Amino acid sequence: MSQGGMPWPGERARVPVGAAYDVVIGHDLLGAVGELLPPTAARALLVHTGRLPGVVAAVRESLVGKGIRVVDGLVPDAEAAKTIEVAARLWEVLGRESFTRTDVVVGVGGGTVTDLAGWVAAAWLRGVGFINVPTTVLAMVDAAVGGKTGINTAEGKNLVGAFHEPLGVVCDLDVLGGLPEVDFAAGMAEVIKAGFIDDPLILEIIEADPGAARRVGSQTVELIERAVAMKARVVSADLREAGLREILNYGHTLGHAIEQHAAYAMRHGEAVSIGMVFAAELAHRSGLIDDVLLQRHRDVLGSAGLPTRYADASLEELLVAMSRDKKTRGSTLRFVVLEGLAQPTRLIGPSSELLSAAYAGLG
Ligand SMILES: NC(=O)c1ccc[n+]([C@@H]2O[C@H](COP(=O)([O-])OP(=O)(O)OC[C@H]3O[C@@H](n4cnc5c(N)ncnc54)[C@H](O)[C@@H]3O)[C@@H](O)[C@H]2O)c1
Ligand SMILES: O=C(O)C(=O)C[C@@H](O)[C@H](O)[C@H](O)COP(=O)(O)O
Ligand SMILES: [Zn+2]
Repeated sequence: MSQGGMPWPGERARVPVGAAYDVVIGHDLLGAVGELLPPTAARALLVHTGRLPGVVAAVRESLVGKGIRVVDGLVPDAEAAKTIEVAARLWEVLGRESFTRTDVVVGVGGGTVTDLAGWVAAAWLRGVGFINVPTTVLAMVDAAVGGKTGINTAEGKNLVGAFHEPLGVVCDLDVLGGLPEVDFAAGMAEVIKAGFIDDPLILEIIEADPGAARRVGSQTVELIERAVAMKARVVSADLREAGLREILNYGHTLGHAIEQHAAYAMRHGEAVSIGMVFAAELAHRSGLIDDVLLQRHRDVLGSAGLPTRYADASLEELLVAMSRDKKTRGSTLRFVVLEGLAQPTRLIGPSSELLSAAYAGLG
């Protein structure tokens, strides 16, 4: 349920995701995470990597303060967390601790942790509540919001999962102070995505001050709020990706293939950055967008320090992974492309000549 009521101390923005829950953005918010617990909860599994002890301690204290038992679910860092083995270990813990349908899972970390924690909660007893405390820009603006949960398999990215909405999302901007610049920029790839598909003011903010896409500053809260608001609008209209939600996948068809090809050594946001330039090349070569909008992709993403080309694979190697993209129907690839700024559409079944030319166009 949307929390409504009085704003929390430190709250700078609150974005409702339909009537289901809110994304609260602000400072010094970790002590309020316990407010999101259902009154019936007796236990919480705290899923985290162990790399943010101060953040986790503050969340634990908030939960313990509500009189519940808190159990640690320590997981590997980054994409290594999103495996069936790690999920199974957490389900073992839930079983040993006799977690019931009124108990909850709390994910504290980047998008890999919130994707995993959400999936563990979605499948346990066929669905228990979970709370997201995202600690990267990417998780705040995208992964922790919208109810897509899941893990990878050897065959590809996010191939197993479920739509399962959180009870709430708490974005404490103070935790971003220690985020490496490369991870900050990787998160900004999804913010820039929001700019191209829906909210060009995001692009204007970054064009006026490219530093805003590289580190925490005076524009951070507005960029995060705008991206979250866009995602909230889209997922509350189409939670299960029947149509509209596909626009959030801009840049992901090639992006996910690159991540898998690179054995997850490349960050998600970096791969999506390359994927957006590829989608822009496809649109440009199909006569849907002009030179200016194509170049704008390279300029904005490049100014954030994000990659815009990939030289380590042939298109043929990447096509296998792209065939497993969730937007593919049968053997027909489907790409989200633009037919103008903030005008997303679909490119269905591009010819192999077009795909090759667009891939070569990446440079
Ligand atoms: N479910 C969705 O809708 C959705 C949307 C977008 C992305 N995703 C998924 O999110 C994942 C990427 O998320 P990510 O970019 O956050 O990666 P991540 O979770 O790997 O975090 C990136 C790195 O930042 C570190 N870190 C996290 N918080 C920190 C902090 N506050 N200070 C310092 N270091 C910190 C982590 O330990 C990790 O090494 C991918 O698996 C992607 O598929 C999911
Ligand atoms: O929320 C969505 O819908 C998205 O597509 C957001 C993406 O940024 C995100 O990376 C998502 O996990 C991709 O989903 P998938 O369905 O392609 O696995
Ligand atoms: Zn993404």
